[in-house]
This record gives sequence, C-alpha cells and structure tokens, in this order.
Amino acid sequence: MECDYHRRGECASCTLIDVAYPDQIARKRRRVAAALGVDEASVAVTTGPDARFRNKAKMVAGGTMDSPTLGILDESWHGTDLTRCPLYPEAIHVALRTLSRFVSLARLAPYDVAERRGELKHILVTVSPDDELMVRFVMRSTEAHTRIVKHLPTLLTELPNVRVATLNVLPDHRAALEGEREVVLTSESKLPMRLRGATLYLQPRSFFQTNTGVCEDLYERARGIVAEIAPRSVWDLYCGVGGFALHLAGEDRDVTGVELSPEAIECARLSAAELGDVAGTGLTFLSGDATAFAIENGGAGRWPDLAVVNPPRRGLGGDLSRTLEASSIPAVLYSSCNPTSLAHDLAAMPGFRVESAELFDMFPHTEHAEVLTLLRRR
Ligand SMILES: C[S@@+](CC[C@H](N)C(=O)[O-])C[C@H]1O[C@@H](n2cnc3c(N)ncnc32)[C@H](O)[C@@H]1O
Repeated sequence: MECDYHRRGECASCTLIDVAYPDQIARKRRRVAAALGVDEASVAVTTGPDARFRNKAKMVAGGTMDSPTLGILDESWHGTDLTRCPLYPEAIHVALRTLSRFVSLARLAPYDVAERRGELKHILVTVSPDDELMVRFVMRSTEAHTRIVKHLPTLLTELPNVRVATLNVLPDHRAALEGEREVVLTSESKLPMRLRGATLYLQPRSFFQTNTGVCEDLYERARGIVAEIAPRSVWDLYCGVGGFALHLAGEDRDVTGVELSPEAIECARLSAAELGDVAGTGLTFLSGDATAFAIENGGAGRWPDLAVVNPPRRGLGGDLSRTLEASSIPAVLYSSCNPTSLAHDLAAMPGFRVESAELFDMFPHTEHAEVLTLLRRR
C-alpha cells in the first residue's frame, strides 16, 4: 500500500507497511502457528483488500479552529493531518474533509494538550456497509453543544449519509479515546451494519471489528464450523452487539450471548427481534460478566454443547479458562485478536486440543492478527 504520510515520516502507525503484503501474511501465519503449537501449513488464511478497509477513523484534533488537523499529535503535541489516510474508504475521506470545515464553522477549538486549553479532543467516524455514518465529537465539556446543534443542519446537508451524530464528554486530562457521557444530537442513536447474515446495530460506544469485510468472513466461517458440529445449545461469551450469536442462530438451537455492556445487549436484542421475524430463533442476550455467567450456570450443571468466546486483547484469564477446562463442554470456538493471550489461555485448558486455526487478516500493515480456533475436548 502506498502512503504519503508514511513516506514523509509523518505517521508510523502501520509498522509493517514496508513489508510486501504476502510476506506480512506469511509472518503472521508463522506467529499464529508457533503460539498454538500447530503446523504452519495447517493455518488457513482469509484476507481482504489491504487498503480502504477500516470502517472507523479515530482522529485526534490539533491545530487551530481556523486551520484544524484531524489525525495524530507528534511528540511535541502538534497535530498532523491524516484525513487522506489510505486505510479509510472514500466515505470516510469525504466525511473527514467536511468535518474539518465544520470545526471552523462551529468554532470548535482543538484541545491543546500542553496548555490544557480548548474543547475538541477527537472526532470519531464509523461507516456502515451502506455508507451511512456515525460521527462523534469527543469534547472536554458541553461548552460547544449549542454551536454544534446550531450548525448541525449544514453538516447534515453536506453529509446526508450521517445517521447518528453525538457529542461525547471527556472532561479529564488523560489519554482516553472517549468519556462516559454521550449526548445524541440526531433522532437516531444506532448505526445499522447490514452484514450478509444479519443486521447488527452499533451504539456510539459499542465494540465492532474495524474491518467489516473480513469480519463478515469470520462470522460466516464460524457459521460453517458450527453447522458441522450441530450443537443444540451455544454460549457466545463476550458477544458485543451479537455478531457470532446472530450468525449461529437456527432452528432447534438455543444461543445465549453474554456481554458486559448493557447498550451492546440492547443492540443485540434488537437484531434478534428482527431476525426472529424471519427465522424464529432461540436467541437470548444477557448483560453481565462472562466468567460469572459461566461459573454460575456451570455450577448448576447447565453447560452448553459449544462455547464461542471472543474476549478483549487480555484474553479469557485464568478463572474462565479453568472453568471451561473443568466443564463438560465438548468444544470451544475461540476468536482471538491476540495470539499471545490465546496461547496463555490454552495452556490453562490442557483438556482441549486445537482442531483447526485460521487467520483472518483484519489489520493489514500491523502485527495484529485475528485467529479463529476450534478446540475439541481430548
Ligand atoms: C473483542 S470484543 C468482541 C465482541 C463481539 N464478539 C463481536 O464479534 O463484535 C470483546 C467484548 O467483550 C466485552 N467484555 C469485556 N469484558 C467483559 C466481561 N468481563 N464479561 C463480558 N463481556 C466483556 C466488551 O464490551 C466487548 O464487547
């Protein structure tokens, strides 16, 4: 992938950009195989385009109201504009150009980290497969709320595909992406992500994979694997807005999704209700801690035929790994974005063997790897 920002030394985010794409894949495949102790040739690989694949832009605001930058800050906190970053699709490029103008129009002062002055910290843009947008202004306070609302009609005229716009409040001076409080500025608060197998809904702070195309492939592959296992009952732990569970639903199958975020569960239930109209599903979504859920239900002897797990980067951790190990669950489908924590969890689950491992390259030009691993009880 060609990138002028990288060539000029302005951005170093894509650490593998100088490695030819096939070599990047070979390198990740080797790493996954080593982490799992399997033969490299057995690790199947799914890739998508190596440019314009990112569905979410997380831009740090810099510069001034009249000449803002949306991108990153350098080591002396000066803004570097990355609005033409080749990882983003055209809809995000257009949005970022328009949003730069909006910063000036609505008089949003970029936050100056060194001086602890200003309001606008980040602009976050997510694009759906239908090219609809969620736009979020992460601000130090609600000081600019009235001005954003006043000028919002102009933004919506210039970017008619904005479905959701919000103001997120991040008051403290810390290196966080977003704060707890979200003020929704549009009549809609959810962005529909119409995938091949189901429509998922994103609320402003919901997790979603950043590569929509490869994510669809991942869910479809999980559906294929699970169809062969044909379990009657499935847990989807760390289910987010329900991607795996919704793709695994079917007649004569109970699927229970568990997720910490109540907002994500609300979205998953909405998708399930829509899917129910078509398929008549046995889908249940619960908000809570995945480990506590497994311990409580397992303690009552309610183990499923299959557990799907898709934890954050830190992995399952000792308690959940040991609970799965001690359970009577015959198979686990583990989707991991971190081969290191995956290997660590597997070490605590010696009763399972790796039946298959597949690499889904969601994050070209970086070391990150998403791995779908089917574990069967020995
Ligand atoms: C990698 S994401 C996976 C989301 C989902 N499976 C998907 O396909 O988009 C991890 C999810 O775990 C959730 N999470 C984090 N800690 C959790 C916990 N202790 N119990 C349940 N869910 C948790 C996060 O909110 C996030 O939605």
